[in-house]
Order: sequence, then C-alpha cells, then structure tokens
Amino acid sequence: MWKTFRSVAQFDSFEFDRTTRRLKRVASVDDLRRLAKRNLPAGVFDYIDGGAEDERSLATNSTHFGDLEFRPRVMRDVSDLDTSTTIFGKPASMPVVLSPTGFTRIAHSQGELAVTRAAGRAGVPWSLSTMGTRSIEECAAANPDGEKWFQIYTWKDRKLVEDLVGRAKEAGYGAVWLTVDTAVLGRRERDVRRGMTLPPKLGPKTLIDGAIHPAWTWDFLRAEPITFANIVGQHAEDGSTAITLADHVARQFDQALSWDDIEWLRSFWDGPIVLKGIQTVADAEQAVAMGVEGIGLSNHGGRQLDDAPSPVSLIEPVKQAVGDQATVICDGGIRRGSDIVKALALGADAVSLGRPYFLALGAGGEAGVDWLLDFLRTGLERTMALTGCRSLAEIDRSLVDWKR
Ligand SMILES: Cc1cc2nc3c(=O)[nH]c(=O)nc-3n(C[C@H](O)[C@H](O)[C@H](O)COP(=O)(O)O)c2cc1C
Ligand SMILES: CCCCCCC(=O)C(=O)O
Repeated sequence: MWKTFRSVAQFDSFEFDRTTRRLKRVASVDDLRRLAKRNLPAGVFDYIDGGAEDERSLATNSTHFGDLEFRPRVMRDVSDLDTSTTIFGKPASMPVVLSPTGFTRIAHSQGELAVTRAAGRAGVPWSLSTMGTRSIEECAAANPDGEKWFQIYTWKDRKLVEDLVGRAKEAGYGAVWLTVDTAVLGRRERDVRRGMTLPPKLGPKTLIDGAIHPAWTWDFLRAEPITFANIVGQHAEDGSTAITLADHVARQFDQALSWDDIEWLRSFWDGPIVLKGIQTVADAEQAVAMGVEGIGLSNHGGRQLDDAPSPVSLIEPVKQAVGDQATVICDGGIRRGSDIVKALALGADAVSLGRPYFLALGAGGEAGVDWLLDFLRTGLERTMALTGCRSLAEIDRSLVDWKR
C-alpha cells in the first residue's frame, strides 16, 4: 500500500517503526533472511545469499549441523552460565566472530559501521574485508574498544597489501585473516544471471527493482556513493567499463599466492594470522608447521568451490591433527546457538559467520544485527543449559554424535 509523506523525518520515523515492528516478529535467522529478501532489491539479495554453481556446499554447510545429535547431561545445576572466552588472548563475551564481507553497504548505507558498533556492544570480534565499503580508520573510530580483525585479499600489487595492513595495525586491529580460497572467483550463477558488474549497470530491471524497494533505494540514494573505501583507485571504479566480479578478481588478485607468502606477511605484521579457507587436514598441518596462529575452516560460505567440504565436517579431523597448536575457527553455516555448541563440542575454539549478519543488516539495519547477536547469545545459553554445560570448558566431544 502506497503512503504519502510530508517530510524526510516523517518517512524515517515511519521506517523506524516498521522495522521495529517487523523485527519483533522475527524468530530465527531464516525469518531474518525472508525479511531481508522482502526489503532488498533482488540483485542485492542474491549477491549476499547466493553460492557457487549448484550451491551444494552452501546447503551442506548448514545441513551438516543437523546431522549431529546431542547427548545432553541433566541435573547439573545450570543456574549460572558463562559463555565468555578469549580469542588470541583477548576477551570475547561468546566464541563468535563476525567474518569479513565485501560490499557491506549494499544492504544498508551504514554498512560496516553498523556491524562493528553492534559487535562492539555484544563483545565479539568483528572483521573488515579488503573489499569493505567503509574505511579501516572510520570503522576503528566507530568501535574503538571492540576487537577488530582485518582480512586480506592478496593483490598483485603487494605494496597495496602492505599499506593496508600497516593502516590496520596503526588503527588497532588485533588479527589478520589471510583469505586463501580465492585464487579465482567461484562461479556465482545468480550473479551471472543478473549480469552483476562493477560498477553496477543501471538498466530497466535495476530501476524497477529499485522502485519496488523504496526504503532501500532512498537509503542508497541519500548516502554518499558506495566505494571500496580502502582501495579506491585500485579497481574498476577508476575506469568507465563495467566488468564482472570474476574479471575483477582475475585482474587484481595474485594467483601466485603460496605458502612462502606467510613469511612475507610476517615481515610487516606481528599479530595473529588466521588462514581463512583451509579445507583439508593436510593444509591445516602445513599451516601449523609454518607457525600460523589460526585456522579458518571455511569454504567461503559455499561461494567458491562447490562440493568443497562443509567446515563442520572438518573440525574433528583437523583438531585431531593440530591439537592446541592453533586456534580453530569454524566459518560457515552457523545459524543458531546450538550450532555453536556443536562446533565447540567437535573441537573448534570459536565460530564465525557472514550471511546472518549481512542479511540482518538488510532486514533491520543496525537493530537487525543487534537482534542477531542477541539471538545467538540466548541460543548458546539455552543449549548450554539444556545439555548441562555451565561453561565453554564443559562442552566436549561427549556432548554430540553424528546421527547414524
Ligand atoms: C556477501 C558476502 C561477501 C563476502 N565477502 C568476503 C570477503 O570480502 N572476504 C572474505 O574473506 N570472505 C568473504 N565472504 C565469506 C565470509 O567471510 C564467510 O566465510 C562466509 O560468509 C561464512 O559462511 P556463512 O555466510 O554461512 O556464515 C563473503 C561472504 C558473503 C556472503
Ligand atoms: C571483486 C569482488 C571480489 C569478491 C569480494 C567479496 C567476496 O569475497 C565475496 O564472496 O563476494
């Protein structure tokens, strides 16, 4: 139903009330996803939600959590629960990290600023992508006391990476994710069908899509133009030709990235390094042999190699191989507090997630991300209470089994 507004303030207040009302009716990450789908232009939703090729890894990343069953213990006095932990020596209110996502402002004009503020309030580490749409420094200013990590895509121009990491260090970021699963871009067929390019092409379909999502369009139009805030001038933005994301990656990312580059990274970064995109026991073993502090078990949320293994299926064999030599983070498919408990029971030290907060931003802006983090925390607490665990230390392998 169309409604007329006499001022921008009136429209904003209407939107605020509507978002608040809708968030009250959201009960799960799946509901958030549906709300984001309703709010966002189809091309934007598909970019966030989609995966590579037949999206089988995207699906199994979450469904494999459903292949695990709890072995709950009862009568354990769970009146006092503690979800807190430390990750790389820094306190976190729960074992959850927000993964780096590129283009975050396409869901909401506040983009990374909204997400990092919400993460700061919740007491969990948040990560900024190389392809972030807010600068390293403004994000640090938005969440000065919170734990912030920076993610690197290895540019052919290595000096650019050195400068970015230098800026992140200066701004107080505490860890670096080195993404190792993106030598080339996975084939995201939803984006191919929609003809997604950089910069975006405005055609009749895009305009109609914008018109039927007026709140998103208004938010987009009144904000400053979206840029990759940290690498302006290093990509298609500086030319007039629209190219696909895959072409962009092929032109800019360094396909020669190898294990020798850990030493290169160490030469200008002295904090923890997490390899993001480890998908085999052999590579996890190599990572610890090279002294890497963190192993990010990840298939990029099913956006790169389809039929790559689900991160949850790798936790146990990787943990058995590397023990306590590195912090193991399970990244992908986490949608509930119970998933966090399952990942920890198999041996992960923490979990990490991308789409849930990106879609939460599209569903309800910053309030949507607050909602998600509260949902994860209460879900974690509830699962701990129902399985008889008072602290994360009590979550062990005896708590879950693969269903037969
Ligand atoms: C829209 C989107 C953008 C992403 N951008 C990046 C990125 O810039 N760098 C990166 O290392 N991973 C990126 N990822 C992958 C996430 O960091 C993370 O691995 C993935 O989302 C985890 O799966 P989940 O979405 O099921 O939680 C992106 C994922 C999504 C959905
Ligand atoms: C030129 C854009 C490369 C992709 C950046 C974001 C990302 O990693 C994703 O999965 O999407």
